[in-house]
Amino acid sequence: MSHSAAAHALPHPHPGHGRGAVAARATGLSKVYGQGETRVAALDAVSVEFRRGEFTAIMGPSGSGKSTLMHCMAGLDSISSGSTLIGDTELGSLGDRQLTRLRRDKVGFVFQAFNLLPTLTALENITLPMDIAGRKPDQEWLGQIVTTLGLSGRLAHRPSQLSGGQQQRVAVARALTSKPEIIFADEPTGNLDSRSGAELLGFLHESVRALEQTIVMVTHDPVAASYADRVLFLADGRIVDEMREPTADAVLDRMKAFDAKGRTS
Ligand SMILES: Nc1ncnc2c1ncn2[C@@H]1O[C@H](COP(=O)(O)OP(=O)(O)OP(=O)(O)O)[C@@H](O)[C@H]1O
Repeated sequence: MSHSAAAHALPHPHPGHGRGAVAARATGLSKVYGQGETRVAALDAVSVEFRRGEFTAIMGPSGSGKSTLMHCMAGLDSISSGSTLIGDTELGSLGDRQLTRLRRDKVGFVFQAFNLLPTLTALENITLPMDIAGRKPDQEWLGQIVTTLGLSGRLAHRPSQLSGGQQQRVAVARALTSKPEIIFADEPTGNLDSRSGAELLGFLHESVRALEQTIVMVTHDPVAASYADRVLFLADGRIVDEMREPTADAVLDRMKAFDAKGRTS
């Protein structure tokens, strides 16, 4: 079956919220750590939208605010001013318990460490968050994810019986299974060799394309960024540039230009 046919055969994960709707948004988002001499403005009035069915890479020098932006958008860190939205929900309006529920139901996470439980099989790891939430995974959707991620023959394996790339794909499947509004990935290929990394990025790209997922990925790697639909460049807590349909060379050139500017200013 072609990829587009696969996408059409499945019900949309968020009926009434098609590709292009806003999955997450920050408006005038600022984040300040510390005070007085230790004060750091990690984010300075950032406004950005992440649209459904779009794969965004966030790049920028060390300390530019990439992780902070992701953590604030995902409701993992408080914000100093501005507002953040996941789907239709303003994060600032939620209490702790509601925020925990929103993260569980609407946000998927993929980190550099796979965070799989060693005693559970791949399938059990994939469905664990939904089991904890007392929800039943949609079997058709689960089947589509497992096929897309090439995990069909590995579901009964424990993490120790899987390669690093396969473990990371299990982590991606786990993030996709609850049909989150948005998936945040922090250097998801950081621990993988280049072939497994390329494979994983291909699968992320495919989940956006065929499964209409929304992915925001922090990376330092121009090749990884080239799998995204757009790249946002952060510097000193601000979005300073955006590139659509990036190639690794174009991303690298843009980063070099920033470095050169940094040295002369
Ligand atoms: N918990 C914290 N307390 C104080 N300062 C912090 C904290 N977390 C981050 N910062 C500061 O905020 C700024 C942005 O950090 P952040 O981790 O978002 O950058 P980054 O772009 O993700 O960096 P890297 O590429 O090195 O991971 C940095 O100056 C950092 O030192």
